[in-house]
Parts: sequence; structure tokens; C-alpha cells
Amino acid sequence: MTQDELKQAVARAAIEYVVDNEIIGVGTGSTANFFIDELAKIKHRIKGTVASSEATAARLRGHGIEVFDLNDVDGIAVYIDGADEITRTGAMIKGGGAALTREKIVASVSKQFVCIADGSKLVDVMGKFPLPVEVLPMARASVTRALAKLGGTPKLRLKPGTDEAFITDNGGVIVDVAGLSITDPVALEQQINQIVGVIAVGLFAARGADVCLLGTADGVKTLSF
Ligand SMILES: O=C[C@H](O)[C@H](O)[C@H](O)COP(=O)(O)O
Repeated sequence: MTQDELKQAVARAAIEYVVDNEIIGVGTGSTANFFIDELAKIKHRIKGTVASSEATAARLRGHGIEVFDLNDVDGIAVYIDGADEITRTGAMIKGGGAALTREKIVASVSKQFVCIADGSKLVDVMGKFPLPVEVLPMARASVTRALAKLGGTPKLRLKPGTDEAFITDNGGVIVDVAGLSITDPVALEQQINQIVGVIAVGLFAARGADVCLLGTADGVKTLSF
């Protein structure tokens, strides 16, 4: 099976977790996109969605699925999203698609977090995937210096093919920290959150996934945390 076929398989399996007549939180990225396409087939069953990025909102609306502002909903039954890395305890690195801050906000108000990922994302120790940190532009240099002290190599994310900083949906920039070996994700998440100028860090450890649907050659495996 190709990686895309694995992503499609977990996206299909995630439909089981959609709660009828409720608001569904929807993540960002290639795996989440497969999920949106599956959700479109049962859109009549849900009340609507909250999106974790402008790109996701546009794809949902393109399918005729209602997208609510988070401020206009009382709660979210389930949040479904991909990950860049996930451990066997449900901690994740997210933000490869630059949507980490809104993803974290939507996840924080959702009753259940269902991670959908192809098998390559499951790791024993996170950090092979550079850790994304969203930063206020005026604090780029000071936050980069603080992140360097943690032992990794921070690098400003650029717009593809340019030497200009990539700008997020929130007007922030992303600093990707390579070369970390994240043995205590909860502690590192807390430590990075305390750096002044950090908007959010792409470590989802204090609030990790509740369930992971992992696409493997032997089928979709369900990990519960
Ligand atoms: O900002 C993007 C998100 O955190 C994605 O969920 C993550 O990067 C995984 O994306 P993909 O499903 O494309 O591998």
C-alpha cells in the first residue's frame, strides 16, 4: 500500500468516531484532507465543523460542510487530525503544515482527540521530525536564541522557493527545531511555552491523542491512550 492509501484508510476508519448531530473539529494536512473528503459523504449527519486552518475551512466549505467560528460553539465532540510523529503514549509533534496553534486550541476544547496517521509516524522517541514553534515576528531572534539553548538547531521556516519567512494564518512565523531527542515531552512543552514571544509549540503532550488510528500494511490498528 502507498502512504496515500494508508492515509485514506485511516481517514475512512475515523468516520466511526464522528458523533451524529454534533460539532466536529477538523485538523489540517494531507491526512486530514482525506478525512474531509470522507466526512463530506456523511455531512447530513453532523451539525457542522470547526476548522483548524484557513485551508481546512476552504476545503470543508468546498464540500458544502458548514464551518463555525470556535467562539460560536459550546463545545466540540471530537477532534480528528493527523500528526508528524506520535508516541505509544499519545504524545505528538504537529505543525508540519504550520497549523499547530489553531490545532492546539481546537483540540483543547474537544472531548476526544482522534489522531489519524500512517504507520511511519509512530516513534519511540520524538524529535527526528523538526519541532515547529510558532513565534510572534518581533520575537523571532530572541526566541530562536532561547530555543538554541535547548540543544537543537532552530531554523526559520521560509516560503517555499524564497528567502522570505513563511507567515501563518495568525500572522506568526515558524521556527523549526531540528536535532532534539524528546524524552520528556510534557516537560519540554511546558518549558517552550514559557519562552516569551512563543505563540504555541507543536508538542501535543499535556493534551495528547486519546486514540490513534494507525495505517499499516496489515490494516488499520487502533491505539488507545
Ligand atoms: O500543521 C499541520 C498539522 O499538524 C498536520 O496534522 C501534520 O503536519 C501532519 O500532516 P500530514 O497529514 O500531511 O502528514
